[in-house]
Amino acid sequence: MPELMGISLSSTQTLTIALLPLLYFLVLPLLLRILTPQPLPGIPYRKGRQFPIIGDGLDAGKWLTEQTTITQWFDGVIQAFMYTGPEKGAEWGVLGRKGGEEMSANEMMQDFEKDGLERSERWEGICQMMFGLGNGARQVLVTDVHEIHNILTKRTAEFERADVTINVFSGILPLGQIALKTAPPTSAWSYNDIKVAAANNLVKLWHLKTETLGEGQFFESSEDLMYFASDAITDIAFGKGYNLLPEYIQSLSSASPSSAPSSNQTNQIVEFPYNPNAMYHATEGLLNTLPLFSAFPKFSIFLQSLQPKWRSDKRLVHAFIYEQIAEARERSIARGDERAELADSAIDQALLKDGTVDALSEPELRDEVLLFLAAGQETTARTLSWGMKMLARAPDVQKRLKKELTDAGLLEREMTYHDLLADKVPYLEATANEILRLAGTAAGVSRIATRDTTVLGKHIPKGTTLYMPLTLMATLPMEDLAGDAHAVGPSDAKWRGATLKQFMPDRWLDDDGQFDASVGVQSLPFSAGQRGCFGKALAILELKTMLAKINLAFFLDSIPAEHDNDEFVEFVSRKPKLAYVRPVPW
Ligand code: HEM
Repeated sequence: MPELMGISLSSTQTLTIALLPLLYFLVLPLLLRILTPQPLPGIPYRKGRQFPIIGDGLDAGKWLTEQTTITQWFDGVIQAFMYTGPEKGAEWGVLGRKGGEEMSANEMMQDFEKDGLERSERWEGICQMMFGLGNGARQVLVTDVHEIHNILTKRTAEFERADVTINVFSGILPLGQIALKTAPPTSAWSYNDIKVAAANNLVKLWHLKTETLGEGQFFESSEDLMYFASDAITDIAFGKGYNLLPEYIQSLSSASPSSAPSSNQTNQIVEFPYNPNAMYHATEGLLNTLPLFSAFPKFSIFLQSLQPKWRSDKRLVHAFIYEQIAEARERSIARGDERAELADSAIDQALLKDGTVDALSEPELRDEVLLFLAAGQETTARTLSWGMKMLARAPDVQKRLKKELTDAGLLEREMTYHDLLADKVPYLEATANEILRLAGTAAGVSRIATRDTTVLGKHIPKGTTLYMPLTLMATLPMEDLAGDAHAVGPSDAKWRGATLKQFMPDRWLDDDGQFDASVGVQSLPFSAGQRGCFGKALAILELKTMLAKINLAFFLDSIPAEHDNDEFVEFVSRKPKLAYVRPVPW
């Protein structure tokens, strides 16, 4: 029997020892190479990817510990390559060091807030990062506006909904459109109705609140705007809102003087306690578990599904939706031939016998309607929260808007869908579009390559994920974003350089004061094309309705600087950390 250092070995042990060098020098490096994503040739990448297997993950993790968000990290990497060139860009953000100096993530990001930065001559509108295992972990980041329009609207056979998005939504709404690869549209829902009830309720609530505000006092607005968006979208989806604002108004009106909010001068922030109903809690409870920032979304949802609370929230929400579908079926039968004209909720419309949606099964219908809430509630509310901040900082915009709406006669009578069309109230349309441009509601969108192809002349293998930074694009000069000199933006000075970071509804108006959508090519808050936002028309209508109602009722007074900044937390959309309002009746 062979011996090693005096120990006798069996033949299996001898073989294992003989194979160890092979394992160490050949198999392990090969495995590591297969697992570590390899950069695509010709596309700049960060040196951070030198970490085996996790690639850029370690740096991104460090970045996140400073409480910035992963999409800001993406924006930072893009700007590093764009403004400092490939060599320095590759160094940027490597574990907090830049050019050998220690820097915090926030300090690094501030580099790009400066005006007058010069685009690197070698920026080609494209860079890449690598997160996780294998080449499937490669993310290519594209900023050229024309190429992005092409990818989203024309090259849909080559680029479809990315797995990263599907994995996030499939745990909660596996049959919802957002969790499906590109397929023929399943729905034929349309909106041309205006829902003013929820908007009127928010104005009523704020009137009640302002009555108790003392000099210089203000209150938090983002939850109120969530209740508005929730009431509006549930009304649109089911024809029956969650009724949060009416309940809130009722609870405030009936509050005894002792439980009313205090209005003492030392406390500027006034709180109005309210506990929304069980349906809202259950829906929020469920939607808040979307694994948006998880490295393993399916596993995260599996863990969630073991929680009794998650299961009971899901049961409650599903039961409510099935109940609404059953009621809608009864309404549909009762309406008979007239049903098309009378159907005004999404469920009602979905049940119409118009050939396309009739084929939806009950669970498909359930997930489509739940998707309304997942995609249409937080997005609308957060956009409005940003809108309140922008307006409070721009008194002239508020005054001009008030004049336009008053001249249109909307102070005297209830507004209709037609009153809010762009040609009737162009400044309102411009203000809504400007808020959408700057709110950064959706930081970016992803697509996956369905075949080997090229983007900006670079080879993109099948299975590569593309990320398009919508929010960043909306605030950088077109020529900086472009892959080459071909992409020039509108020649108008209002769409150039430093002004792009400012709130200027005027930029959307032509010389005759008419709204001109064609100028905002780099502003794609709803993405674009077949898989762009399904609720875009509805969302714009909701925003315009709410902005008009608030503006006609209140002047939004400015909030002291220490209670107003641009910091945000990110979930489905970017929510301002500080969202105080001080509405003052005109
Ligand atoms: C300000 C409000 C909103 C913003 C900024 C917004 C933005 C977006 C964005 C960026 C996408 C991704 C599109 C893509 O991957 O290319 C999307 C998808 C979607 N949105 Fe919205 N959205 C808003 C409101 C709404 C509303 C009110 C609804 C209500 C129905 C809605 C329903 C959807 C649906 C169903 C999808 C998935 C479409 C598909 O998979 O084909 N959104 N939205």
